[in-house]
Amino acid sequence: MVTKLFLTLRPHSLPLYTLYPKFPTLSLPSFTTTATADQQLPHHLKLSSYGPSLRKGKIPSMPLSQPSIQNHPEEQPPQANDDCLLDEDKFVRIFDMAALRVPSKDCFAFESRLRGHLLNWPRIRNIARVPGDDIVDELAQLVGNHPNEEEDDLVSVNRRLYGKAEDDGEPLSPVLYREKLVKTFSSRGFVKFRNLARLSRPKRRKKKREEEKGKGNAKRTGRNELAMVEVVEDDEEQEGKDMKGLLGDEFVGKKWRGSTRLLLLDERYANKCVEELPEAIKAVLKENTGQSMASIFELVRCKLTLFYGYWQMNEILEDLLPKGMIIPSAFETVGHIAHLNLRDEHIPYKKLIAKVILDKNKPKIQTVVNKIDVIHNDYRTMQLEVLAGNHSLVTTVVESGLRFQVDLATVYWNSRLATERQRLLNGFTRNDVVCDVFSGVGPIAISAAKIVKRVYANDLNPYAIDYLERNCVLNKLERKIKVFNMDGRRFIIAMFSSERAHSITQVVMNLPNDAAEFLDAFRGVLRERPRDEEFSLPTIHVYGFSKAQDPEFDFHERIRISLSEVAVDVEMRRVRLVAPGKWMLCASFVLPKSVAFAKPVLEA
Ligand SMILES: C[S@@+](CC[C@H](N)C(=O)[O-])C[C@H]1O[C@@H](n2cnc3c(N)ncnc32)[C@H](O)[C@@H]1O
Repeated sequence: MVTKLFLTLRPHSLPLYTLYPKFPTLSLPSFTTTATADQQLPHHLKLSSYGPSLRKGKIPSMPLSQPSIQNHPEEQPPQANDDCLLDEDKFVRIFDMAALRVPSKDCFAFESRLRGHLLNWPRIRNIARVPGDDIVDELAQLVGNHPNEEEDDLVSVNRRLYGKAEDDGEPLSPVLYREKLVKTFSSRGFVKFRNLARLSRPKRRKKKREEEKGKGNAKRTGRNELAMVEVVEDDEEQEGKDMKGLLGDEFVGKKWRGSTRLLLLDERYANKCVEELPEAIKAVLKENTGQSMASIFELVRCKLTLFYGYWQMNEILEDLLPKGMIIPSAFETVGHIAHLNLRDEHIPYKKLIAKVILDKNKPKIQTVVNKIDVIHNDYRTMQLEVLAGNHSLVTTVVESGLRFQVDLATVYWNSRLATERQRLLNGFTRNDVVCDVFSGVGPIAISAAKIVKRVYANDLNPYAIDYLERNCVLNKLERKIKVFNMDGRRFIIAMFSSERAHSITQVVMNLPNDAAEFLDAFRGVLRERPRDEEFSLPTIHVYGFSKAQDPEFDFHERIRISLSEVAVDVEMRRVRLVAPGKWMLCASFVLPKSVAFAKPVLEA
């Protein structure tokens, strides 16, 4: 039922009349609401919770052909990983709302003035559209927008043309009734039959827009639909119902109102009547009526339906997973791939979790994978299981304005090292020549090539080398980078025993587990050269992990053992904590002369 509020020009009184003091209980057209999601909640929670929640609102019961979802998911243990996947209908919630129907031209002004009393729910506009709330401006001007005047006009036209108006005599026979419709159309034209007006105006773009608006929803687009607002009408308002077959669903059958919008009121006013609204709202409406004779406001009862698309990822997962289970909300992204590291307890729900992550992060995320084993191969590639989305593990990552193609099935990539890479690159200048001993697909080598004179990049993994070469071309840096595919130790020896040795100023060794163990390759790399030759020794940046109490000391010791010398002036940095108590470190130091000219341990 609609409670109407006609405001007139009397400045300090509020001539409201309410047809009904409270909204009646109503049945809903598409769903019938049978259960309230918070029925099971303790009293204090019901009162304190504000805003949309899957634990509030009404859960619609589905048509008989579909399984009932009346119970709260908590009561039904979620299905583990069978292929039935997620039932999105379980996340539909219906909320009773009250709204003010206001003239569309004034809706923004009212929205800002009544903001504190409006719904203000995230991702829901306070101004809602419903079917038939718009008419074209020319028509509004033609007839004015006072409903009573309109009715009077129609009666007088009828009396003049036919000697009587609708209510003057017997009810019309179906034939006469139809004839009357035709005549009414002739006299009132598109004003009365807005559906026909739309059909008859073939301005294509406008028509398309109208159709979209005509859906009357906050946002509603197929499976991604978020929310829908519907006005709940009472039986007495259905007098035009029988005409809907002829004139379309949007025909309300009552007075023409002009273009209107709904202002969704704070959820606390959902079942309130006009008298119970706060004085502040009444004051704003009264004030406005003072300016415009034609202003008409209605307090209408509506229902707001929130769909699966509305809820955030953590809200869905919280509802879906057993009570008390940690919600897996964090994941790493590599291009279009979301990369999870699920705990054992999540494994039975891995496909459901992946589906929610995919749905809630589209279109950026197209594939969800889970790491199924710790990295223990030489190439540092991960064992991944595709849980949702497309099965392509080839993706493109953009880092610091550069593009890197990677195939997560065959090469290593870690987006979390982006900041560290940037820090390292900040220390390079255009006079540098860089050796990247474990370059992977080139995030350091290619980024360095933008800054420095020359880069020598190496990796043992032939797939990584393939992508490294592609990425050099992709970023138009192939002329500055020379690519090698060999073991890191041999690469170091080969580079420093060649003529290039003179020019190399920086060496990057990013193989965290055991890069330090490759430092022995530097022993004696310059032994063939005269000791008094002018030679600037390169700075080595070597990465490692340590779980020790004093990680810096521990890492320093490993470097000393590998070099068989104590490196002096070592700049040691903690890069990040990779696991509780386990640090990733970076040690930077100039290659000691005594090491470079020492007796070699390996021959190239
Ligand atoms: C941790 S990844 C680092 C890659 C790159 N620096 C990055 O940040 O993405 C280590 C790389 O070293 C390569 N690698 C492993 N053992 C190697 C070896 N003995 N010699 C050369 N490269 C090796 C792996 O194939 C892998 O690409």
